[in-house]
Amino acid sequence: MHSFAYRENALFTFSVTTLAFICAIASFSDNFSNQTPSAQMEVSLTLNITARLAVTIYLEHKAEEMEVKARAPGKIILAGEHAVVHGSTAVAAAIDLYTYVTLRLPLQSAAENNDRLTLQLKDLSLEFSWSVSRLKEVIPCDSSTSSPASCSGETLKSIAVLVEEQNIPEEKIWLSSGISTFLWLYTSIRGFSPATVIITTELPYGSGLGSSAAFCVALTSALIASSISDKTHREGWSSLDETNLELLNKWAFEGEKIIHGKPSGIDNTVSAYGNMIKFCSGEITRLQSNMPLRMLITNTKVGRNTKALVSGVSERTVRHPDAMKSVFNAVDSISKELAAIIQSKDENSVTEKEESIKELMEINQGLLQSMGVSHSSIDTVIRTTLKHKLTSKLTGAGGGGCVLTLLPTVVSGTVVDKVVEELESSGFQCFTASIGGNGAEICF
Ligand SMILES: Nc1ncnc2c1ncn2[C@@H]1O[C@H](COP(=O)(O)OP(=O)(O)OP(=O)(O)O)[C@@H](O)[C@H]1O
Ligand SMILES: C[C@@](O)(CCO)CC(=O)[O-]
Ligand SMILES: [Mg+2]
Repeated sequence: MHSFAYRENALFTFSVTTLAFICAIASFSDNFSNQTPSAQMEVSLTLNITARLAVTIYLEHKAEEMEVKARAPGKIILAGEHAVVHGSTAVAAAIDLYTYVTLRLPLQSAAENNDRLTLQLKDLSLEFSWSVSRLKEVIPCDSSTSSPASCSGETLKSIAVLVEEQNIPEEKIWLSSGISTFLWLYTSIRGFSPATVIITTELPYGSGLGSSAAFCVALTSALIASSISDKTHREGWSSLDETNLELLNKWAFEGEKIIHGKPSGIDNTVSAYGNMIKFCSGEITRLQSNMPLRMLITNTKVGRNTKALVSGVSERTVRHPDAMKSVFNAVDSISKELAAIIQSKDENSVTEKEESIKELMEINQGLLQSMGVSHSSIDTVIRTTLKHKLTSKLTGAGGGGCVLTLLPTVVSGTVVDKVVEELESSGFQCFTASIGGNGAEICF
């Protein structure tokens, strides 16, 4: 339906431009040779520009496809990971590293000759493709629904068959859950229709910066945007309205369930809404930071899997419910205190606030250790930064992945350079990212 609207628009613009082009030739041709050289030049230029415009629009129309782009940011968790899955408060912020999705949908006539759904993971030089008829044959039809629903175990099994058929290289087998999620979200939101979906990302995969959530949010943003009726071309990125944000966040959460098993929803929520949020049992409070917050991010490059780490904490909780309850309560208090400090407008100097944040990060890291989600590589980062009186904690699911180091305002560039040099000489990768930026955005 919307594809038609796009085609009619293109045809209308094409006709008007062609008409203008013909009128221009008719009115100028008779007396063209009587004009001064500069007037002749002006006429030629006008004709040239009009002709180029007409050809561009014609080619766009000939392309017979509609393109929608979306992007969604990764995140850092300042306090509360894992405990948030068990009902504690957590604080997270979007970072300016994004996952990008380009969705290309063939228009009606081209769709008749193109029967495939293709997924391109550009950074990994991988392409997966299914015929729409094969998807229809394997995925139960009731999976296509207009409101977000969970993927049933039966549907997930059917999707796994389609993923297996793609013969993913063994060393990239960790992508399977992402590809299953892609098939589930695509067929649930757009049904069984052909398309090419191109994905690129600035986020390291499986490293605690929310690559899975950014993937789910960017994909659902593009899918939802493709059915928005107003596709007027706008320059640059624009955000979605509240209703669509809420809808895409619910879909992305369903996607995260396939990748994480039991997500709290904090990662997809901060990726969808951006900025900084306090999150507890699905309740979101947007935070307004009243102090500068600089963090160094160190990727230990130790691969791990959020699903396994989350289920490890749940198993420990089953074995020691009372002890773990106290741990989760302590984390809840840390996150609430941290949110209050960040938002506080009182006279306390930035240095005092930074001292408190430092201590809270230290206690939080200790509690994460007691949940069993730290790693020797994380300990190495903590020890290295502590030599320079800097405090670090893991971010995301832990078990390797990324570590945050608070960079107080008084810390000089020379110290930061020294720390980075030391960390990188141990084989880690350091970077800084701007904290608290935009959430999901689309572009037509
Ligand atoms: N751009 C992407 N394309 C396809 N799949 C992706 C993409 N990004 C993430 N994934 C999927 O998500 C998985 C990684 O998710 P996981 O939750 O383990 O790590 P993370 O989200 O980076 O870290 P955390 O959850 O701790 O923030 C990958 O193994 C892959 O299946
Ligand atoms: C480990 C965890 O708390 C954060 C992962 O970024 C899992 C979740 O909340 O879904
Ligand atoms: Mg994840």
